[in-house]
Amino acid sequence: MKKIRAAVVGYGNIGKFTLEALEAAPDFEVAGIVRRHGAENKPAELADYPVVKDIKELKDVDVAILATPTRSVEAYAKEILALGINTVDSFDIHTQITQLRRSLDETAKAHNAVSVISAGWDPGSDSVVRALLQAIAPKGITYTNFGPGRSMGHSVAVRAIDGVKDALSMTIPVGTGIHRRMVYVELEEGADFKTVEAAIKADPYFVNDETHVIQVPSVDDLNDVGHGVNLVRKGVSGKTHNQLFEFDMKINNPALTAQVLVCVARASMRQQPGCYTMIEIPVIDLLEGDREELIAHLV
Ligand SMILES: NC(=O)C1=CN([C@@H]2O[C@H](COP(=O)(O)OP(=O)(O)OC[C@H]3O[C@@H](n4cnc5c(N)ncnc54)[C@H](OP(=O)(O)O)[C@@H]3O)[C@@H](O)[C@H]2O)C=CC1
Ligand SMILES: N[C@@H](CCCC(=O)C(=O)O)C(=O)O
Repeated sequence: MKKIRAAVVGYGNIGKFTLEALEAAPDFEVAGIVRRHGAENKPAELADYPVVKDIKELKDVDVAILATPTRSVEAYAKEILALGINTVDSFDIHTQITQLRRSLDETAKAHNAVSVISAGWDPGSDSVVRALLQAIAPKGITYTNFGPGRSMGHSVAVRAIDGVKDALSMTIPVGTGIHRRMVYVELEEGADFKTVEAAIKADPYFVNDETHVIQVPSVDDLNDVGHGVNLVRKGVSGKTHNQLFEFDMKINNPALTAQVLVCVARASMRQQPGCYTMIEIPVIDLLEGDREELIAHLV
């Protein structure tokens, strides 16, 4: 069977684990890696792959896995969808997802392509769990409690602030879906801590949470990409109260995000043109293998 040819766009934390997940997937082949500086300083593990500045330099790409900062996703997706290539991403600014979906839906349909957005673990696989629990207990409350662990999205947002050399944003659960942000920053020489602290606290990623910013000499000395979630729903099935569900996981954040991106890249090949979030995609489309065998095994 013809393999799905995937390109990885952006080779940071998620990009590196995406390449590994593609190499481990039997139905994919790596078309190449797209980097801002192309093949300059090519890491040893990319020796066998084309590394280019522009996706147009790669051959026969079916799907582009966007492993770029969330705030760059829309621009990359629009450019790549316009070439008729599917895109998937893990865009994680929850309040802007419907807006991104509308925008990419138009581009995807205009170019006969598919885009799957917000497909990491949250938003992403947790969204599917939340949807399922709401279906089986339509009345009730779901609490999504993260961590403690490193939020990649929050850390990326801080790294983009002027004067920040490196950053680690730890998410600390304080209960009932409320989180405290502990942000460790390593500053460029001459940067003013108070200015950086104010910019972090004003960023939409942080503005609604209790946020503490701490200057450290080396972020690398603190870094741990472990994370996790405890997702609880208590609600009502039919007219019966007190149904209690719990989903719990402790994970390597970039490895899980990358694996979700790869399964969603597979699913993108099976959808009609347009833009989708994960809750809109049949779960079976995420899986590799014969449909009847999957049904026999999983149902
Ligand atoms: N939904 C979810 O569950 C999750 C979502 N995420 C999302 O993944 C995103 C990426 O995280 P992570 O891999 O840690 O980020 P990194 O900063 O490590 O990697 C991003 C890469 O994108 C490329 N890039 C392209 N444009 C830019 C730009 N303007 N500024 C900086 N880099 C750029 C760079 O690669 P190169 O130099 O090769 O061009 C860079 O290394 C996060 O923003 C986060 O929102 C992460 C985890 C979970
Ligand atoms: N989008 C997150 C993954 C979910 C956890 C989270 O949102 C958080 O720690 O705030 C990330 O970028 O790591």
